[in-house]
Parts: sequence; structure tokens; C-alpha cells
Amino acid sequence: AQSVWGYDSDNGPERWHENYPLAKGDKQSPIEINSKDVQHDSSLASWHASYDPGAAKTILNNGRTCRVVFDDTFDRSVLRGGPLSGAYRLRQLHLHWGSCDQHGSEHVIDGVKYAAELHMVHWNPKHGNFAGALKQPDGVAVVGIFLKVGPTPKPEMKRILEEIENIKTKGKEAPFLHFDPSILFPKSRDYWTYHGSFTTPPCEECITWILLREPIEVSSDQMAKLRSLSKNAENEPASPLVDNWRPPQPLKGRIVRASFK
Ligand SMILES: NS(=O)(=O)N=C1NCCCN1
Ligand SMILES: [Zn+2]
Repeated sequence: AQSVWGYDSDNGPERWHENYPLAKGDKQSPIEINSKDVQHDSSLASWHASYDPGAAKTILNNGRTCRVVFDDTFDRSVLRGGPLSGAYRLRQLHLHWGSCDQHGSEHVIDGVKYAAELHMVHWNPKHGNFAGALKQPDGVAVVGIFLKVGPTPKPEMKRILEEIENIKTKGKEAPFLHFDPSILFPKSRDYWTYHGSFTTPPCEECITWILLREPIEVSSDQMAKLRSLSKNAENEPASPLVDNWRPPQPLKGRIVRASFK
């Protein structure tokens, strides 16, 4: 059987284009951000999230990440402002992380790789549904938050990490209720924005990225917790779910704008 895509040598990012041609497009994500090339745009508005804690549904290990799913059947939890026109519905959040604290993020900032990167995925309801939004350049908005290992870990990450016990192997899902993901935001609203793609196949180029400049802090133990997830199903040989990140892709002349000086 065709090995589905993943992050191993035989099915990893260097080979995705064989089954997913968009992966070789000229608006791919993630990217390396070099502050010297960033353009400050004073016309960029601030972004605002208004999330309903009741929209949180379940947390899942799909063998490639840990994902929290939200009810997106109406404008219940939305992101607006910043570079966006209109309100985008929160659909899910997930993470990418490394096998050690020194790497794991997908976007790289002035050569700095963070231990992990959290993505909050929103879609534009003017395109009818998520599948339709994937076909549009303004279809999806992802807020990226960097996780940095430091001395004052953010207690708000605890809720997600506590749930990991119940979703250790691929396919395991647990209820995840009454959760407002905006508690995960750092203090500063400063962000970079550019147009790119999903960092996972089929790598559709439908994303307005909003990357928060200020990382949130986690402890090394919290990172170890994330690394205790397995990519295998319960009855399969154990294989740790780590290094589920795509490396930076060619910028191809794109402009990265900053909301800050
Ligand atoms: N890492 S990413 O760009 O957010 N990729 C995603 N792929 C599937 C749907 C949600 N997000
Ligand atoms: Zn992601």
C-alpha cells in the first residue's frame, strides 16, 4: 500500500510532492523569517479572537499531531481583524514539536527554532465550508504561537497536556470541553503576517498566516509530556510522535509584514 505521508525518511517532507504536487508551489509554508527583510506595515490592524469555551469538543491523537476540535457549524468562536477581512471560524488547534527542546517549530525566526509551534486553524465561512475554503487564497487563517522552554511555564498549557494521558496512541480521542484557547495567547499581540500554505499535505496555498512574535513559555517536563505521545496505534510497535514539523520552504519573493516596529 502507498505509504501515507508522514515525517520519516521514506514518507517525509522531501517526498510529499510525489503524491501532493502543491508541495512544490511558490507560496509554501513554513518559512524562515529574517527581521531585516520584514516590512513594518502601520496600516495592519490588531487581531481579535472571541472564542466560546462551549465550542470545544474533543482532543485527538491522529498519529501525526495532538488536535483539539471545536464546533464550527456557526460563528461561535471567531478570529477577526489583523490582515483579515471578515470573521474566520475556529475549527481546530494542534501542535508541532521536536525530539529535543532545541528544535520543533516549523517557522524559524532569525535562525531561532523553538521547541514547538501551536497552530489555531480558522476558515472563512464566505466559502461555505472548510473544503471550499481550502480552494481559496483567503480561505484559511492560522494563528501560530511559538513554545519556548523557560523558567516560568504557562499554566494554561496544563489542560491540554493533562489530557495526553488519555490519547497516548494513534486514533485515541477524548472529550475536551469548556476550553477557551485564547488563554494560550501571550501578552503581546505583535505579529508577522504573510500568505502561505498548510504545512501538511496536500499543502493548499489558502492560508493567511498570523505568527505571534512573543513565544509562550513551557517547561522541559511539559515538552517531555508532548513527546510521550505515540504515532502508532495501541496494538502496533511503539514509535514516539516527535519531529512532526516541516522545514522552511522557499520564500519566492513573498513579503512578510510586521504589525510592530
Ligand atoms: N500545520 S497546518 O498548516 O495548520 N496544516 C493543517 N492541515 C490540515 C488542516 C489543519 N492544518
Ligand atoms: Zn500545523
